[in-house]
Amino acid sequence: MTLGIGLIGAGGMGRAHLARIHNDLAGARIAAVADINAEAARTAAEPYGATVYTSSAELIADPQVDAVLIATFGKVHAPDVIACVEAGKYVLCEKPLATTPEDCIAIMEAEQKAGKKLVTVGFMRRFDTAYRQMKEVLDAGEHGYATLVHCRHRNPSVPEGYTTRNMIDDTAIHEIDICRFLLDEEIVSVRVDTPRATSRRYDHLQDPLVLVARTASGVLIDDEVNVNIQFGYSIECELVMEAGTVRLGDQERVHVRDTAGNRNAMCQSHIDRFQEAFNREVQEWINAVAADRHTGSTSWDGYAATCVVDAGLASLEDGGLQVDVEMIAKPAFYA
Ligand SMILES: NC(=O)C1=CN([C@@H]2O[C@H](COP(=O)(O)OP(=O)(O)OC[C@H]3O[C@@H](n4cnc5c(N)ncnc54)[C@H](O)[C@@H]3O)[C@@H](O)[C@H]2O)C=CC1
Ligand SMILES: O=C1[C@@H](O)[C@H](O)[C@@H](O)[C@H](O)[C@H]1O
Repeated sequence: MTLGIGLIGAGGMGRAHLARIHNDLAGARIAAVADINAEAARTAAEPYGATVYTSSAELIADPQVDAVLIATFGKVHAPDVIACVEAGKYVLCEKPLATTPEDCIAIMEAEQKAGKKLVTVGFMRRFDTAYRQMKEVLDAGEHGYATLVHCRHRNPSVPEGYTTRNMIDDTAIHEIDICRFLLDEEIVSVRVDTPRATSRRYDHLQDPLVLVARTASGVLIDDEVNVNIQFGYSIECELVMEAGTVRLGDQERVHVRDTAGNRNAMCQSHIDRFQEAFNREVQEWINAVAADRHTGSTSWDGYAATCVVDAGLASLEDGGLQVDVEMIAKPAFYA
């Protein structure tokens, strides 16, 4: 069976997903595209002969659409995710699942009412080969338990509309999720430190910042978020255990040696760095939907990440105080 995929949100990420489904993946076709911007929807749908909508409700109701991919702005994800769940359709929603814990709770309630896990959050790093290998090394237990995780999330630059809040809810949310994934436990408190700002930023930005988080068992996570680093898209992660460390390897594709020196080519964007992970994420989702089962991160994972983001934002507002993460008890449905 070839699945009919409907995309809501035909911006950069949505169009990248369409291209991968059409060019690189198997088992699905693009059935429909919706965007509040009619021209964006039309342009994105045209190469695939997909139906064009300006209303997400119409796309979700389309019988040609077996499953839905949401790549709109985070703050408008929740109503469309809930509509998909109520229509009994699997949905892969780009991060963040929603921008408030309340919206995430509404999604979890809808899903529990449907009696089936239908929602996957687009935390694509969980599909990255190197992060998976890091988790395997930790889980094997040979080096003892984890004590620290050092993360660095560096982007070459960000557009003027990107805010300091986005450094946590849009950027650091990836480390928040991947650390929960690696360590298999919740983050219970967060502090955000604000070092000397780089002159390479727009004036309104507090860049870089460092998020310091602690998990339930006491593992300390530090995450340098540095989004105008100029030289490339650089993601680093080192997990420290009692008797060993494991870290992501170099992300460079080629190594050049010439009269200018001995150097690596750097990734320049998330698409560049995580192309393989994105492909695996969407392919595994297509395979799972075809087999009528859930895959990847759950609504609970989306909720937990949003709660940590909220604590981080509160710390930022409070001048860097440590803030406890507030969460509801985990429903048995997500155990
Ligand atoms: N996993 C990752 O590394 C990345 C994930 N993202 C996520 O993907 C999502 C989209 O990001 P971008 O593509 O960069 O944004 P974008 O701004 O390029 O595109 C968003 C699109 O959604 C449309 N839209 C907004 N509200 C809508 C609504 N209610 N109904 C229908 N269409 C609507 C806009 O018109 C626009 O075309 C965000 O959640 C973002 O966080 C983005 C970049 C990387
Ligand atoms: O998700 C992403 C963007 O939305 C975000 O703005 C970037 O900072 C991240 O590196 C990228 O992976």
